[in-house]
Amino acid sequence: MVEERVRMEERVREEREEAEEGFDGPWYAFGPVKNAGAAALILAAGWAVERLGGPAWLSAAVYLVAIAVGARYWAKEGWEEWRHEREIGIEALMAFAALGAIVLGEWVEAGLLVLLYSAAEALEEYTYARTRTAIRALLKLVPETAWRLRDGREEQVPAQALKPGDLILIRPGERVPTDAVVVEGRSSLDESAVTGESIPVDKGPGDRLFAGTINTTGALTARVTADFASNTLARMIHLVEEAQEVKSRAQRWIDRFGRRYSPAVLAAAAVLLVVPPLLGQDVRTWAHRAVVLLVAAAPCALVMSTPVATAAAISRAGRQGVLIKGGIHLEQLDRIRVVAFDKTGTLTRGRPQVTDVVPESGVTQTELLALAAGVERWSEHPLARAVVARATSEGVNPLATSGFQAVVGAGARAVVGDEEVFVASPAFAAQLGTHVSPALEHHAARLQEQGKTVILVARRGRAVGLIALRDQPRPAARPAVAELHRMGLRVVMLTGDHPTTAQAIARELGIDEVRAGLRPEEKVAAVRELEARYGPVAMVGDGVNDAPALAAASVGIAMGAAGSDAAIEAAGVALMGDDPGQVVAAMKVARRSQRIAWQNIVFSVLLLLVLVPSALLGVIGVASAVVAHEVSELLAVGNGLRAARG
Ligand SMILES: Nc1ncnc2c1ncn2[C@@H]1O[C@H](COP(=O)(O)OP(=O)(O)OP(=O)(O)O)[C@@H](O)[C@H]1O
Ligand SMILES: [Cu+]
Repeated sequence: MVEERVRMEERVREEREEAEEGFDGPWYAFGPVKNAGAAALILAAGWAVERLGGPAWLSAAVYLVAIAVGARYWAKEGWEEWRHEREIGIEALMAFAALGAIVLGEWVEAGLLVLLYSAAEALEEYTYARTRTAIRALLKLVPETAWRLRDGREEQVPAQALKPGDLILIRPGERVPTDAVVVEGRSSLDESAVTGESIPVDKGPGDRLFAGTINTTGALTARVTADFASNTLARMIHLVEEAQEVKSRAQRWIDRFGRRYSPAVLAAAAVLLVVPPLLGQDVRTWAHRAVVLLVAAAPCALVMSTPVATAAAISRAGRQGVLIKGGIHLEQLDRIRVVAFDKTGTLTRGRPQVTDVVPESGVTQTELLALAAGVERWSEHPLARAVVARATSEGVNPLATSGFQAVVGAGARAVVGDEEVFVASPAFAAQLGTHVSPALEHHAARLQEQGKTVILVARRGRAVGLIALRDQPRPAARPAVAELHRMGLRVVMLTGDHPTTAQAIARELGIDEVRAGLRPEEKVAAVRELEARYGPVAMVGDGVNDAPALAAASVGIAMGAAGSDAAIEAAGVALMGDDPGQVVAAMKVARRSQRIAWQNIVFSVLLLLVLVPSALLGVIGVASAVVAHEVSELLAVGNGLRAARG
């Protein structure tokens, strides 16, 4: 029975705390703030009674009430901490200090201590809660109502009522109410709310729409794919809020330090109370100093050094379409020396197009395309789809094939009649001992120097021609690489493509180093090797094909993560959009937040180094210790908020 009650109480306590953490109302409605306000009024009343010459017992009684009210929130917290975790925290230090001041008859000091502490605490909790919920502002981007199509008629319904499978109409200028897939119509969408990219994206049938994005030019009919609570925007907000809970390493260290430090301060105060009087010193003087020490040595500012900066940075990044999944990743990003990019789909668009079809003598272009498309039509690879698309656009019928087999990172093969045909990288063809004419090899080398990917089509062990494809670099890639260089980072490209092709593209983008011809599992080894040589590596990829490489890096950054849970899962940082510039944004937010966190740590440690000796020497009193202490804490919080700007 008793146990059950305890558990119930604990649940209630946790729920209350959670409710507070999620606070997003105005400051004066925040519970602890109201409480501190009430305590201030009562304290003022006590002081008035004293000033107006009221009886001492009356002013003492009023002060006592003020102290009780002011201490309500935090004293309970301190007590719970002791009861459940046997921990002496800052609250315990403050409670003992207040008690000591009361015993010494320093009523005003005791009241001031409790009041300032609860006011600073309330302000800080409020700021922290607001920072953590700032990301919810994004939800306001989702319209309240939507146009649902039923039996050819349209009806206005609350956006919350939409279910997967519903058909909706989105007119130009309207926002998308929830995730959906376009069924009819074409338009340009401003997706900056989700991806942070300001350039509108053209969409047509089959393309995905995200909640909160703006339909700019044309009317769209779309089929809902996710209800309100589970759409991309809602999940993004949830992820950001979760991420803010993930502590950085510095924060964990501070927490551990605090657990040992606070009891030590309490012990030191006890020593001050006992030892000097035993040596014949004045009891009152040293009791007073013990009280001052409790306040002066409390590590409030230190404790607040990183959480606000971290939460503010993660929120800020989230609003730009960059999901940083916890303080630890901010810390890691700050340490990065190398940024490794996967080539296809990351630095390039990932939509290769056939540029050249070069048959061997005696073979026609049509025959070559028919053969290649016959193999590739079974494949999901972007190169394969480009080959099939080219055949289709030229009206070439793919040959009938059977027994398709994909060789990961190398090519594909199938059987035509009784002959084996394969379409593969030149490296793989060489491995198979394929005969390639010198003319064709020469041609291949020339195309590769232009940054084109060359694949060979071979039949019965002889190359019958080659197909060259080109994947356009993303326009934002070059400026992003330049910016990363300016930040002092090394930029590396990892790819399964041919070294010559890769080099040509790397040159175009200004990339320092290329690792080409890598099979997917070799990318992991390449990341490890870069890490050993230069230091921590951030690996940027699509998060689907290269999940192992992302996991192997100090920080895995998945690009194009909107609508792909796997990509978000795989990485420490998920970029909702396809913009390599977001990597720069993530790095900048991380560096700024870490710089601010360290400023706070240094500042609060220096402050302790000044306040503690002052307390011991009796240079400061209770009131000045309290003021110095709380002001420094608020400075740390205010500084932390700057991580959301810049
Ligand atoms: N279906 C295929 N048809 C033709 N060639 C293929 C096929 N699959 C793989 N290849 C060859 O293998 C090479 C490496 O393929 P892989 O899928 O590992 O790299 P990628 O995804 O194209 O590039 P990146 O490593 O930059 O992401 C390709 O450049 C191509 O030459
Ligand atoms: Cu404090």
